[in-house]
Amino acid sequence: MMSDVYIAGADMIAFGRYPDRAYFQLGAEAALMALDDAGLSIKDMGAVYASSVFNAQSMLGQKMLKEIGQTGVPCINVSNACASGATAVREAFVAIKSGLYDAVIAVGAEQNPRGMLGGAPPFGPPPEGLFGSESMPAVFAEAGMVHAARYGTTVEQFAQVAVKNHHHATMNPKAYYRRETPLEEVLASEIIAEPLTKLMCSANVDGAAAVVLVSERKARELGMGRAVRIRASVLASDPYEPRNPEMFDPNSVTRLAAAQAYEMAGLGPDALDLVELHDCFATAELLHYENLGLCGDGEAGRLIDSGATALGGAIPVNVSGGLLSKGHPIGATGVANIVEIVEHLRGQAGARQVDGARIGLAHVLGFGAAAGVHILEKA
Ligand SMILES: CC(=O)SCCNC(=O)CCNC(=O)[C@H](O)C(C)(C)COP(=O)(O)OP(=O)(O)OC[C@H]1O[C@@H](n2cnc3c(N)ncnc32)[C@H](O)[C@@H]1OP(=O)(O)O
Repeated sequence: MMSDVYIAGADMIAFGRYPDRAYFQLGAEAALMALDDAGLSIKDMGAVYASSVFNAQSMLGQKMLKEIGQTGVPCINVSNACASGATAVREAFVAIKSGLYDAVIAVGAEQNPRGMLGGAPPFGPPPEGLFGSESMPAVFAEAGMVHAARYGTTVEQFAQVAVKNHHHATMNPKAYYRRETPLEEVLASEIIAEPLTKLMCSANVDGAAAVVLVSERKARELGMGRAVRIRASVLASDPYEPRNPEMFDPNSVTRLAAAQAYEMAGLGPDALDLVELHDCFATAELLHYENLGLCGDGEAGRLIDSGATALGGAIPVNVSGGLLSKGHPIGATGVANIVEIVEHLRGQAGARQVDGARIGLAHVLGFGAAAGVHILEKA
């Protein structure tokens, strides 16, 4: 029988600007933190899965091991746009599930470029038929406009995502932007791509995060007290569909991944206590409420208005501050979203703790396209 897979260690460095340090040094620090959290050493790891996008050609895993101990184990470097971190964790999950290893580590690390991304590798140009735009803000602005045209979603409802997530970030010492941004400030900040203002765009920061995955046998040996079970680990690419620009939904890959994840976990969105989803832009968060089944199609605007997705609401979303305020170091983001869920399931999230959290979902979307969904449960 295949083993269940558990997270025994999880941690991340504070997201920010690290001009004097290399991406692999950031990754090494996060890896040591997660190993320490698990009570294990790099010598216990059967394999290393390392995720990066802008540093993807440069053997992140091997360079990281030079910092913390070269043990000769397989080192798998992955790059899958903004879903890279989830891809590393999913490959680590498959390795434990297969019975090949008892313990492995997945690490994401990135030093992001500054300014607007897109139109050049690794993002663009977009695959033929996807919108007409090459910049990431424009792509997600257009997706928001399509939603607004179909369902009457307002600019204020999109902006409220930024207000909420910046508020959450004030309670997260590892988030980069930790100050309140009232609605008027969000709406008044520089227009990047209508309806997105600067404060509705994810922050380009550096960062690293890591998780240690173990078999059930190893989890029992370490003690189940702090273990988190991975009930679903799913990665999807775009399903084929004839492209119709007016009907095009850039996030359909998330729907596919979510459906598979709910099936694997044997539960539905109603069972979730919290969600960390890919709010690369404020518009994206509302679209993903619907893509992940947190509400019906066209209801996302009303969901944010209701306060349900704020801390203290029925289904808190992006309590970490999200990519909008915690930051979006691309290759690290998918791992960091999982680290956030683990902290809540263990009751270690401090002021932003979601009370009584037992089941959480972490999601990322890589434009172009890949989506990763992990459903985690307190063991
Ligand atoms: C599928 C996907 O994930 S695609 C997403 C991939 N990622 C992206 O596309 C990145 C999106 N973000 C951007 O393109 C850029 O951040 C932009 C264009 C919005 C802004 O870029 P710039 O004009 O260079 O802004 P810059 O980063 O210098 O910030 C200027 C100031 O604005 C403020 N600011 C910028 N973004 C934010 C934010 N999200 N929250 C709070 N304050 C912010 C800060 O005060 C910042 O100063 P600081 O850097 O000293 O902290």
